[in-house]
Amino acid sequence: MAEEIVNVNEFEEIARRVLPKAFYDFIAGGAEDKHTLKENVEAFRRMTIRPRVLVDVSRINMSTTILGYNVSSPLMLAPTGMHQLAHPEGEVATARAAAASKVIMVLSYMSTCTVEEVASCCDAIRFYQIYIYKRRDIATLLVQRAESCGYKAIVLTVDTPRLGRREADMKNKMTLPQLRNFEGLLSMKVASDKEANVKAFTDETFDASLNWKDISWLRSITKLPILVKGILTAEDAIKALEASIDGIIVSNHGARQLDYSPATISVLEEIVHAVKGAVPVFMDGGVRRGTDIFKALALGAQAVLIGRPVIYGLAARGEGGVRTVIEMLKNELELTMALSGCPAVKDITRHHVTTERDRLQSKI
Ligand SMILES: Cc1cc2nc3c(=O)[nH]c(=O)nc-3n(C[C@H](O)[C@H](O)[C@H](O)COP(=O)(O)O)c2cc1C
Ligand SMILES: CCCCC(=O)C(=O)O
Repeated sequence: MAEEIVNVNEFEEIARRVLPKAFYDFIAGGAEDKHTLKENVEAFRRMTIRPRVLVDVSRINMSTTILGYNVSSPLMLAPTGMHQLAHPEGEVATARAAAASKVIMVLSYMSTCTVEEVASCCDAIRFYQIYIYKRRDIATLLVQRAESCGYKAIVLTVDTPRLGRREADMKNKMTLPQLRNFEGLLSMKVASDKEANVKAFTDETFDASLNWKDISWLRSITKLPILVKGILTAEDAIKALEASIDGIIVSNHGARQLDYSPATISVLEEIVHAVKGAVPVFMDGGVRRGTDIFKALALGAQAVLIGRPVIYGLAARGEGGVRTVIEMLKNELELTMALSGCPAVKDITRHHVTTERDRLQSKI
């Protein structure tokens, strides 16, 4: 009989047992000292919830809209590369789980299944994440392919001019498979290395000259809304608004890029204040509980994105595992809303949480 799993964290241990070490380490890993990796989770724990009582919570409604699309709850699946490292069905299984749970999936530019396969396997609402390679023609082509098979938004990841230093991958000599989206366009093998070493490939291929001016180039190749993923400061949030982007994802890339960047939940509010409601703000990094989703919403996020737990669920139990991860987080959020006196997402306010900063300020 399958082991009873009661929260999403428990999928990690199963994933660790079933995956080759190099794959598990790649997924679980963070940059350098992994300070930010721990902080992404710990910073949520330093926040508390201020529950309100004697509110009618006999019905809880978690549904919301994201860029105008109706979804069952304020959570999305973060773009994470190479789902076939976790399970042979890869992103197709993940998309089917997203469709079953009526949440949005963001497909990674580094996906193992093609944009067309993921589009045709089910009716999930899908966004498409992109990196910009020096070969810009590849982004142009992939964005057109995604647009023509019904992806609803482009998520431009802006925190990866080069790859962060992930020491486990160096030790394991982690290599990339040939990604089928790029077949005939680009080889994953790099000139400097006989193998498709993750860091060597990224540093050779990604365009480190990408800058704010390039957003207008991206605009010129797509009609889809553009979200920028990887904003951690109010200054950059304002720049993103000046570049007329359609949404911001506060993210430190799951702590895989710049170590000692702040925990995302700790900078969310600064960015929400800078954006002043002009565009939706989303966040990811360290979301492992329904209470975490509640806290992010209370600080002004419209929804959160879930990274590693989805891949662990996929590794452990395929499509059903991803569905379980989503449903567990939804159930926990629903309970949190009931116990905090918030029958609907719009009822979750800044008054429902206490942050570390609130506590420090109250001592002054
Ligand atoms: C294995 C793995 C692969 C990832 N690949 C991508 C990617 O291709 N593009 C991207 O924008 N972010 C990528 N990310 C970052 C996630 O989108 C997200 O920001 C992060 O995982 C959120 O943190 P969490 O894992 O703590 O939920 C990846 C993260 C992981 C763990
Ligand atoms: C080569 C990049 C892989 C995907 C990615 O963005 C990540 O691992 O964080």
